Amino acid sequence: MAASLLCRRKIAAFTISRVLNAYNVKLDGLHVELDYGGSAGVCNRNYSSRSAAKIDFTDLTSPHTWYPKARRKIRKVFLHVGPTNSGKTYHALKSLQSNPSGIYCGPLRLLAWEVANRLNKANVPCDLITGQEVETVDGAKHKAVTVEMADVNSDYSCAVIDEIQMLGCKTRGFSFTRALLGISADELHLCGDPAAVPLIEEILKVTGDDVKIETYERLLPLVPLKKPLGSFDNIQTGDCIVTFSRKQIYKLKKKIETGANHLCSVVYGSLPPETRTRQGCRQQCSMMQPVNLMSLWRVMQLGWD
Ligand SMILES: Nc1ncnc2c1ncn2[C@@H]1O[C@H](COP(=O)(O)OP(=O)(O)OP(=O)(O)O)[C@@H](O)[C@H]1O
Repeated sequence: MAASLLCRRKIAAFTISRVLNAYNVKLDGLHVELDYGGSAGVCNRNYSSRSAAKIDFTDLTSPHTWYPKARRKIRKVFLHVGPTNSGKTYHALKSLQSNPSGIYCGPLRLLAWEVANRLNKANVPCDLITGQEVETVDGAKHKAVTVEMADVNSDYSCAVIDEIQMLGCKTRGFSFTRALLGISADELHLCGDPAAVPLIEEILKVTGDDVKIETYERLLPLVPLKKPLGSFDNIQTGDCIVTFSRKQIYKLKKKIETGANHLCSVVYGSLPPETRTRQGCRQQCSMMQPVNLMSLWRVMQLGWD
């Protein structure tokens, strides 16, 4: 007999546990997903008839055991670490693309959208699944998702978790941990900051996975200017200006287009991915809010009032 239960509250899980234990219920393949009020799928547990007799749903001390599908494999974990724009994701995506099935998990809808787009363009059908949309493609065996939507119930030959250092994020870290422990893939590629290596190694000690660290260096150096830019007159084609509010972005765009006589694209978080890509492609002079700078743009030190 197989059953699937989704418990919305801890108390519900606890009650079910007591009822099952009291009646000594034996269920083969019982699948329980606990949800503590946030996104669905905080953890999964599968129980065989032998273990179902005594289940303590409130024991959260061994999270790696919540994902039996992933634990059945010795995953080959590649930890791609290095500075930004050093090609970590590029190499991980190459593996994703060349594997018969796979999943990409990123922190942003834009990143998931870009990966889905890239794979579909390369004739690798890829679904896009984010909190806002589900776009399925006929015959897709690949998925690009935001990390909260990571699928821990299927088998993949390859998986990529981007910006893995977000494990340490107070609000979203649990989704990265869930993906790290729970994705069942033969190859798991983790891309991120070297500072996260000790924590990831510690977490993966209990899973028995085979971990390999690949270190990257930037192909092009990032060189700060020796003195402040000083004036908008000194802006050159291809420069990127970072500021921290949408209002400021549009104020600067106007200033640059009138004063410095450049065509200026804008990029910020709430622009739809398609628009962001179109704006980015203009590559004349751009202002962006996110910290991710594309290597072809020169980073400037700007003083503004
Ligand atoms: N070997 C390569 N050949 C061609 N393009 C590359 C190569 N390595 C990186 N790139 C390109 O450089 C850009 C930055 O690479 P990538 O996104 O992989 O960097 P990253 O280290 O993952 O950066 P971040 O830490 O910001 O995520 C991308 O547009 C990528 O396609």
